[in-house]
Amino acid sequence: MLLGIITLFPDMFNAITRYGVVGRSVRKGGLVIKIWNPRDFTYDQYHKVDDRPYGGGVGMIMMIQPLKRAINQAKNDLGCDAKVIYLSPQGKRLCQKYVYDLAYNNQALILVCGRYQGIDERLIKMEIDEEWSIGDYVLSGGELASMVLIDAMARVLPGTLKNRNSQKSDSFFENKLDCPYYTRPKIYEGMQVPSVLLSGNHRDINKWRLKYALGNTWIKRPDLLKKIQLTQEEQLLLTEFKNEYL
Ligand SMILES: CCN(CC)Cc1ccc(CNC(=O)c2csc3nc[nH]c(=O)c23)cc1
Repeated sequence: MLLGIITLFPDMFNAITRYGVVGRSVRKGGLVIKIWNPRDFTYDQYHKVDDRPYGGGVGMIMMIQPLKRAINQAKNDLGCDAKVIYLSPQGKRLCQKYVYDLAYNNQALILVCGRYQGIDERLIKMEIDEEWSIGDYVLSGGELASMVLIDAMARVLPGTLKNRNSQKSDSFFENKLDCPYYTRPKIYEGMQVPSVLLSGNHRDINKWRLKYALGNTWIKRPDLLKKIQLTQEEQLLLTEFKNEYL
């Protein structure tokens, strides 16, 4: 997948291009990330990229021209059918199913990261195909949101995660939270690991994990439970969990 990033802070993206599954995917070439800085597309001596908003108000707005030139350069380099996404507080709220859609339905994406109070509306009208937000809280710019999107897409792209089932087990893939996990030591300050996990009986272990994933979801994110149709077995397990819990 080809990713073009338009940002005033290119170095921020070292945080994902150098580490972890994204870093590996970039090194292996599964993910190609190219970055353009609008400041490099200014011709005035101060390399101006922002200006005061017409009509007054706090903060500054990113100007059209440097962004437009940077986006055009990215389109030329990545191919003109690249979809242009603007990360913005006004955007559609990102969740796992949209991560899949974006990762699987686009050969190339250009991610425009805003700073200050945002960008000139005319640039949005002219150049932006889709606006996306990562949640209802206020960040300082679009860079962290872009990195969240890139990390989530990299995990679902073929060849990124070693064992495919870890993607399958990414619980948001099935609208369920994870079950509890344990590792050595077997006993810590008197607290034991549930014995079924030490039994080696994988049928019982999977059953226990499904029961506690459902129980966890019922306790911590009941809203997710409303979205899924539980199987007969899952309903039984959840009832068992509730009876033990209450
Ligand atoms: C809340 C929007 N605006 C109110 C006047 C101001 C504003 C705040 C923060 C920003 C910078 N944020 C992003 O660029 C951003 C890009 S994606 C995103 N997702 C969640 N929250 C976010 O703040 C963002 C831009 C405008």
